[in-house]
Amino acid sequence: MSYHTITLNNFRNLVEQKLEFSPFINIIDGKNGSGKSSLIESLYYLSVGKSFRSSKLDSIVEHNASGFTLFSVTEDDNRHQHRIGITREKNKTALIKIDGDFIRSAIQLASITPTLVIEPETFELLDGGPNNRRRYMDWGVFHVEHRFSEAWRRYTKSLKQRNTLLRRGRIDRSLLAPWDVQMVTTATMIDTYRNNYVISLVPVINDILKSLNQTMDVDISYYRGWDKKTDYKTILDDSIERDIRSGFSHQGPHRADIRIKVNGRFADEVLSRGQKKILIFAMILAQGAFLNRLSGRKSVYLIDDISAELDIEHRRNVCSYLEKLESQVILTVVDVDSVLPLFQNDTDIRMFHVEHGKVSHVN
Ligand SMILES: Nc1ncnc2c1ncn2[C@@H]1O[C@H](COP(=O)(O)OP(=O)(O)OP(=O)(O)O)[C@@H](O)[C@H]1O
Repeated sequence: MSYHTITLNNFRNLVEQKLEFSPFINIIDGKNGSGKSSLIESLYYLSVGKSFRSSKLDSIVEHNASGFTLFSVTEDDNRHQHRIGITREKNKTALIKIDGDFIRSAIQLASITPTLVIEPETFELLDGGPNNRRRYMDWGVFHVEHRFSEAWRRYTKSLKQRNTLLRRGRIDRSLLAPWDVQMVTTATMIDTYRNNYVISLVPVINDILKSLNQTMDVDISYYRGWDKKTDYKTILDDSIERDIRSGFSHQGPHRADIRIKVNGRFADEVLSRGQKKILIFAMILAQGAFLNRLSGRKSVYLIDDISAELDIEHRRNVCSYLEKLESQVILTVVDVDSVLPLFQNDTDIRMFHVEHGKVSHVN
């Protein structure tokens, strides 16, 4: 898919904006604080109904406005156009429309717009907590395994009910039983989907690292959230006293994680910042490549501050990989000359310049 046009109103410092994108490479340049990340953030918001920077609505709505509006015309892989609109007023829930109809869950939005983002906080994938890595893994599982979101919805609902009961302290164990049954069924499904995804993704990451001229050999070990030798029913039964004392369920898919090794050593411990960035590029690009291989679908790549941490050689490798994808790439840079000469002359590149929240198309 690709974003054809977007119209923004009062999204951070972007007061009123209408832009038409290239289905291939789009370069957005501007000084620090001009509004480049806000533009990337607005596109991400259009793809999943939330921000990657803040969950606080007040920080997203333009300071003097009461709400924001985003509207896009997107083209799917069959070249059908869809109209997506999101309106969010302060103190109200977001209203999302696809092709004129209100949708109840942002899941519908996410499923039609596979969008991958690389922004400064994506570094947390290696160095941060397991939440980031679960989000990474689940982006892929969500798009390649259509039963995942329903299994996850049922699992988290049962987990919430179980935790509510646990917090009551002295409880009738029979009350927990139906939630435990539901958790066991759905946890097993989630575990299988995640495990299959990680196993399939690793060779794709290694292929991409090779095309980026890297000598890294990546291996990912997947932790399912409970001991791999014990079934989940036994885990829930055995940990009940501890769970009651703490008021929450200690183990399960909500505690899953992945550990990333490069050439046999943990990536977060041995790689330089530039090497980490390349690895993260490869990990994210692999998700789009794998989805494409499996279903023919094309993702949109949003890349905020592509040049940071990368020397010219790495930038050249990344840019030529992005060019070969023939997918929509929307990237930001402080200095356009740091990337523009790295693309071929015949690629459909559209350039935009941002200044004080005003985005203009550059010929
Ligand atoms: N809700 C808001 N209303 C108005 N302005 C805002 C809001 N939130 C952030 N800003 C301002 O918008 C400007 C643009 O921020 P943004 O992060 O998009 O800049 P940027 O071009 O990506 O900068 P950098 O290159 O430093 O990352 C900043 O000056 C920021 O303070």
